[in-house]
Amino acid sequence: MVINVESLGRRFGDVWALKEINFQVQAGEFIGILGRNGAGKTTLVRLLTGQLSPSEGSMDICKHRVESRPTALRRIMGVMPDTTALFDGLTGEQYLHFVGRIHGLQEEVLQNRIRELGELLEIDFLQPLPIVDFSFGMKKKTALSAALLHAPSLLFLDEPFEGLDPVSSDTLRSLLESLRDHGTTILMTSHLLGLAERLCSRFIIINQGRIEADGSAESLLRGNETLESLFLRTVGKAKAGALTWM
Ligand SMILES: Nc1ncnc2c1ncn2[C@@H]1O[C@H](COP(=O)(O)OP(=O)(O)OP(=O)(O)O)[C@@H](O)[C@H]1O
Repeated sequence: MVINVESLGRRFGDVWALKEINFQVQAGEFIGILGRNGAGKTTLVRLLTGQLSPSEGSMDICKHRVESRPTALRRIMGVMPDTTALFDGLTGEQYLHFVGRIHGLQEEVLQNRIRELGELLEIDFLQPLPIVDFSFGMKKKTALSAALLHAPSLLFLDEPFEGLDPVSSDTLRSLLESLRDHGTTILMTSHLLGLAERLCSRFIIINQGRIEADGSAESLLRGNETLESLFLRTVGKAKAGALTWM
């Protein structure tokens, strides 16, 4: 077992963003964490990656308690956060270099990986442009590259497709398929249900801070149901989109 989460809860003030979260993840699973805006997906990723501490319950990754932030976990985990809070004053290459050195990568290996990531994602990390002047999609690609540099076996991706153009999005899909096929364990939040359906082996649907559904497509979908109809059935239907003054 790679991840074991028991009775996990996180409160902000009086509001529980997550409550009574229980699940286990086995090596090689590709889990889609789904839910409406504000459901608690990013909070879950931030908890599991040690960016937030829980209000209750426990989280273990590879038998390490996440809150103790062991170095062993930093080595095996790659994290692409939903925000693109990078070091704004650095160029892409300087930032990735910094991240790679933290992971102890040798200079030549690091240079080769930065070049290969740039070629695959079609972004020139070497250009003398500070990250603050990157487009949103460029920042996402930089964050993704930083998450992959040290070849992690466990990946957390928060809305990785958000802001990517259709070509880059398809490249990322293909890259994730390849990582999945090579046994990387992946937890990904996404609102793109078609992509999630294509990529993930299992879905965890969170609604108002609680897990409403957890299982494979085969175990959750009824008959010819799509992931989108399962999602709507689980968390509620859309409203008619009309405004009284227009
Ligand atoms: N630092 C914080 N302080 C107060 N409330 C917070 C904080 N972080 C998250 N929340 C609240 O926790 C709840 C879950 O937020 P979260 O960002 O996890 O949702 P999400 O499922 O990722 O949503 P989205 O799909 O819109 O990104 C929301 O009600 C949010 O307002």
